[in-house]
Amino acid sequence: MSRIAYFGPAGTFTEQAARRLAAGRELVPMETIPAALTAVRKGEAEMACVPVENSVEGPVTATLDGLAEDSPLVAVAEALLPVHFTVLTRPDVDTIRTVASHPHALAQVRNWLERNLPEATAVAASSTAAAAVAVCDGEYDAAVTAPVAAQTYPLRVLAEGVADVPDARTRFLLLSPPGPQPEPTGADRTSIVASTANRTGALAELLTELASRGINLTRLDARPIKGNFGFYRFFLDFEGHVAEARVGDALAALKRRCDVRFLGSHPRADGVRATVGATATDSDFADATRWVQAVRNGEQA
Ligand SMILES: O=C(O)C(=O)C[C@]1(C(=O)O)C=C[C@@H](O)C=C1
Repeated sequence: MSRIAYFGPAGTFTEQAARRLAAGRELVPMETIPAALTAVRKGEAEMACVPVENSVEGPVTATLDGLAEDSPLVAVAEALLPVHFTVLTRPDVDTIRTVASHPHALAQVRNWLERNLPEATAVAASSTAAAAVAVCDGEYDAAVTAPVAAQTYPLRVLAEGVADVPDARTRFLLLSPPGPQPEPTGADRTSIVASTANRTGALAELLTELASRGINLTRLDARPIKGNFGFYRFFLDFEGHVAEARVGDALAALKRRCDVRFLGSHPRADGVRATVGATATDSDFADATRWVQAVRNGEQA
């Protein structure tokens, strides 16, 4: 059976996403996001499931940095999970002095903690489930976890449905080594990382290549190129599939301008169909290509 590495341990939100994206496969928990990616790069797992962005806290930087460096991986599927938390403690604890969780989770319950556990010190853990393990081990008094962790660990539920922002969501990717792309569906997302020269207008030029081909951007993040202060990589997600003419044409234009790493084209979890700019459909591109060929052949009408 194929192995899917996921950002664990058992009981993370990522485990739930992996169950949805890779049902029936063997799920292997990894302590960190880089470890999950490395398992795929070393051939120890076929694919990896990791979080990529949260609607409150934004990008999961370990995932972005891990995708920009080392051998390429591509996203073949995504899942979008609603995020509300359960606060767990040991049955023997009566005063909560420390509360641990993943930094993304702590940021999403900051107001709740101020109101309900004002005396408690928040401590960063490697994941929500790692915080639950640390509470079991007596390291901390409480953990902010995924609801499923209440079934995974022998802890007492202090609060449920905790979220400062209602309707918060996290998006997760299923990543594999480069290979055949999932078929286009009309509701796809393409992701790239682009490293431009540091000069006036370089980013604007990249964005114009997309805009002028009628491509709608869905995310733009910048991450520093480590060891080179002031230099950045840009992570771009946009609507459409590499198999579509406007996307292929835009990627070729970007490649001429800068260093581009393709991070995959896959169906969107929310099923939102791509808005295709006027004159940017596949048949518009095919007509234009035929016309150029006719000109070259001296056949222009
Ligand atoms: O720690 C977990 O449970 C995770 O799956 C990670 C993660 C994240 O990186 O954003 C996933 C969803 C929540 O937003 C909080 C934490």
